[in-house]
Amino acid sequence: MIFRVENGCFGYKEKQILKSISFTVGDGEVLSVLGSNGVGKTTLLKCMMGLLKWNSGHSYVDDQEISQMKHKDFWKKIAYVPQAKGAAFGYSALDMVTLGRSAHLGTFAQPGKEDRKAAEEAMEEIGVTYLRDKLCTEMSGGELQMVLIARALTIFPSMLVLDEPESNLDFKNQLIILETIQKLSKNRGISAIVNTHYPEHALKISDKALLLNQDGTNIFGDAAEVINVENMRHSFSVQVHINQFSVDGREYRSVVPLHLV
Ligand SMILES: Nc1ncnc2c1ncn2[C@@H]1O[C@H](COP(=O)(O)OP(=O)(O)OP(=O)(O)O)[C@@H](O)[C@H]1O
Repeated sequence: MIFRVENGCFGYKEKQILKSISFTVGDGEVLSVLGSNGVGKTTLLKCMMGLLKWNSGHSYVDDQEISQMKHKDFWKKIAYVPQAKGAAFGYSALDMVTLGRSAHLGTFAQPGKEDRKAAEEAMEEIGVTYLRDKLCTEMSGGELQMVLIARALTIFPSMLVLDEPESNLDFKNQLIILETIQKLSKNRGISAIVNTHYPEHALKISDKALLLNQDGTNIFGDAAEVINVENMRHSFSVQVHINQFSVDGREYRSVVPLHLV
């Protein structure tokens, strides 16, 4: 599946937020969206999926403009994983994950055997079967985030859209989430669009990056080219040092904020 936005512009009432946004994400590609607080990253996710309407510009799935698609067909291809904070309800993990099947169910239909099976398989794939009977309200942020990703997988999506999936998580859980996204993209060809506050994470998992700047401009391209010292300085008003090194034959890059500019 190819997901594409062409010349998207959006504002809340008179306040212009997004200008001339254009990007393409292909099969198995990961796109990270970066930019300072309040610049419009969540708004962008909502606009590109049609939850908010672009003022001008369009989103396309395989060249079909998304407003021309049936809702159900769109939500069978694209799974949205919202921010985990505040998303907890008193469901068990298994019930929460089964809810992901709603795009496949009729309005009043109850989940059946097949839906439970899809939920159990998704939980196994993400490694959260052990949480099966635990209430979402009693989970840690990391556990809930993993459950929400499992829920998204129950529809066998072509693309995941994740809003700051690794925010509020400790080192280990951040790595688990990042490696899960990487594994799904590389092994299963599931593409991902990920909002993140961590340029380092974007460099680790992304093929492409979209950097939203406070002056309304944006930069889209290969992640390693977009996330450079000059662009970080312009977008965040922070001088960074980008360090490239290898450990046990694997390449890593760290992005260290040095000082404000
Ligand atoms: N429903 C709304 N009505 C009016 N303004 C809004 C609404 N939602 C968000 N905004 C404003 O639009 C701007 C972009 O918000 P958005 O949540 O998209 O930013 P963000 O980049 O995701 O921020 P953060 O990194 O802090 O999560 C902000 O100035 C915000 O206050």
